[in-house]
Amino acid sequence: MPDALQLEQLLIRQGSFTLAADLAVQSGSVTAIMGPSGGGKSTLLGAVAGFVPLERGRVFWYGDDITQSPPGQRPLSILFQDNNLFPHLTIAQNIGLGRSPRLKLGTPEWSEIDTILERLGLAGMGKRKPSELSGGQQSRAALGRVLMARRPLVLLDEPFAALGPGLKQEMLDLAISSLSEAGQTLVMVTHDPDDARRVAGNVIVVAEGKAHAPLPTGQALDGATGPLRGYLAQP
Ligand SMILES: Nc1ncnc2c1ncn2[C@@H]1O[C@H](COP(=O)(O)OP(=O)(O)OP(=O)(O)O)[C@@H](O)[C@H]1O
Repeated sequence: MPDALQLEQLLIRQGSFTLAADLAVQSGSVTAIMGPSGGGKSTLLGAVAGFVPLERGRVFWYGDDITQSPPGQRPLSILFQDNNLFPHLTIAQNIGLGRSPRLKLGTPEWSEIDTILERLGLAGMGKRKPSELSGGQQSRAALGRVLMARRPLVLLDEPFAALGPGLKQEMLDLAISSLSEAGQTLVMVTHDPDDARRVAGNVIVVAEGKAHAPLPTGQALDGATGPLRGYLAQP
């Protein structure tokens, strides 16, 4: 498979913290980012998204240099943990924002939103406000917006970590299956080796100032020799 995302000799500096990355992510793959707390996983996603400035290096998307593109013009969506819903808008409108920031949507788009609501188990809830949904349902709505956006690259920064373990797993599986169905390339931060084993083909290890090139998940997590050994051994 061709490379979708390429990070060429990136250097990120935030105060005394630095992170280097020189790696590529394959088209249509699911890649986990793992490593110790404070290692720079969120910072790396922020650099790809354009929120975190680069000291040097370039970001390519299918060979196009997007290093200077503002965040809104990059071909990606991000799902954060604090989910991203506007409290004064309905769930349907929140999902619609994925397609049009000013909610300029025609009948086909509103019926697309209905289809997404149905698919995410939120049928009939489109007119509710976020506060009228449970935490798990709000996560589904935030995922709905990403589905509606149809961007080819999706960055997941532990969006479901605050949900209980069962729901977290269910939501991650739903997110991965619904997003990868459309051929999207997914990059997700996780602390959970089981999540990585279940859904990710590769792991980018971020530790000690470096984001390493993706390794096959089994190899990265292998207890005896893998690069995450020290980190995974921690309680
Ligand atoms: N705006 C900032 N200015 C200075 N330093 C920052 C800034 N944002 C983050 N950092 C530092 O950058 C480093 C990486 O933080 P980051 O949040 O990317 O790590 P992480 O691997 O995602 O951690 P966690 O697993 O705890 O979420 C940390 O040392 C943090 O203190």
